[in-house]
Amino acid sequence: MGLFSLTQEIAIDLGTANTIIIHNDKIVVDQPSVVALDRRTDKLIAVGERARQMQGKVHEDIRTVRPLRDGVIADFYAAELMIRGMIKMLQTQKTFFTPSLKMVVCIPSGSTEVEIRAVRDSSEHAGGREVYMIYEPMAAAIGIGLDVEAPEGNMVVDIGGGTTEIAVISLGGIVTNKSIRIAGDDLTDDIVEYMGRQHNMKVGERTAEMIKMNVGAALTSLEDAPEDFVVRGPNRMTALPMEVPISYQEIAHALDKTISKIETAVLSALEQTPPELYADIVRNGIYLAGGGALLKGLDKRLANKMNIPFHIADDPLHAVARGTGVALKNVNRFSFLLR
Ligand SMILES: Nc1ncnc2c1ncn2[C@@H]1O[C@H](COP(=O)(O)OP(=O)(O)OP(=O)(O)O)[C@@H](O)[C@H]1O
Repeated sequence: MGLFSLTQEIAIDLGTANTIIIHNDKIVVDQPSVVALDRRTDKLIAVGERARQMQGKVHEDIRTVRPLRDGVIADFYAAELMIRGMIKMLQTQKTFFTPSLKMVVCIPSGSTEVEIRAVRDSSEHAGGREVYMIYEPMAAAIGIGLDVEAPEGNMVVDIGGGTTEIAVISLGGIVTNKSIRIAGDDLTDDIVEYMGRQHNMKVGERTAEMIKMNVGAALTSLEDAPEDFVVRGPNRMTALPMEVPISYQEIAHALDKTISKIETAVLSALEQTPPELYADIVRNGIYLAGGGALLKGLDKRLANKMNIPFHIADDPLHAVARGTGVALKNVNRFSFLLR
C-alpha cells in the first residue's frame, strides 16, 4: 500500500464460525469469529484465533464473545470490534492516510431488514465508505464457478456454522430460497449433549468440534472410515478424569436428527422449484459448500435420499469468500446481485 492508494478494496465473508477477508484476490485473513473483551472496560483484548484460544479458559476479568449467532449479528459492539480488528490485520504497512474501504460483505439470504442494517452499520463504523452486500448462496455459487447469469437452474446448499442456505439460482437471481438456522453449531451441540448423556463426560464446545471434525459422520457405514477418536475429560458425576474412544458410528447416530432437518429443508426447496429448473438440477447435481459439506458421508446420504448427485465444492470453507471476492472485482457487472 503506497502513499497515494487511498481506497482499499476488500471482500468479507462475515461468518458465525469464521471470518475471511479477501484482498487483491488473496485470502489475507481467515480467523474464527471470536473476540476477547475486558469485562470491566469492554476494551478489546484479542481477535480471531488468539481470542478462540482463550475460549473456556478465561478468568473473571475477561469474556470471550462470538459476535454472530445463527448467521446474523447478535452483539453489535463486539461485531464492530471484530471487523475492525480483522481489517487491521491486513493493514501491515504504514500509510500516511488511513485508506477508505470499499467492501462487499455477504449476508444470509434469510436476513431481515434489521439484520441487514446491522451488518451495514457495523461495516461502516469499521471504516467502510462504500459497502455492498451479497446473499451468501449467490456468493457461494459464484465461488464454486457456476455461471449464475445462465438461463439454467443450479442448486447450492451452503452449510455454515449458524445457517444452512439452500438456493436455486438462474439468470442472475435467486429463484427458490430456504434459509434455516440449523447448521454446524447444532451438530456441535448434539455432540456435547451426547457425550454427557452416553459417556457421562462433560465436554466444551471446542472439544465437541474436534470430535465432529475427526469422527463426525452422516452415515453409520463409511467406505473411508476414520479411526476412533480418543476424548479426555471429566466424569460428570465424579469429576475424575476419563478417556473414551469415540467411533464415527455413534456420532452418526447422535447427529441423525439434525441432519434430517437439513434434508427436509433441501427437499422442501426442491418442492418449490419450478419444473424446468428442477430438471436442470437433476442433470447438473446439487453443490454443497460451507464447512458442513466436509461432514463425512453427507454428500452420499443426501444423494441416496434424493436420487440426485451431490458435489462437494473445492475448498468448501472458502467458496463464499471467493465468490464475494469475485463480486468485489465486478461490482458494476454484478450490480444486480448486490444490495
Ligand atoms: N471437517 C469438518 N467436518 C464437519 N464440520 C466441519 C468441518 N470443518 C469445519 N466444519 C464446521 O463448519 C462450520 C463452519 O463453516 P463455515 O466457515 O462455512 O461457516 P460460517 O460461514 O462461519 O457460518 P455461517 O455461514 O452460518 O455464518 C463450523 O460449524 C465447523 O465446525
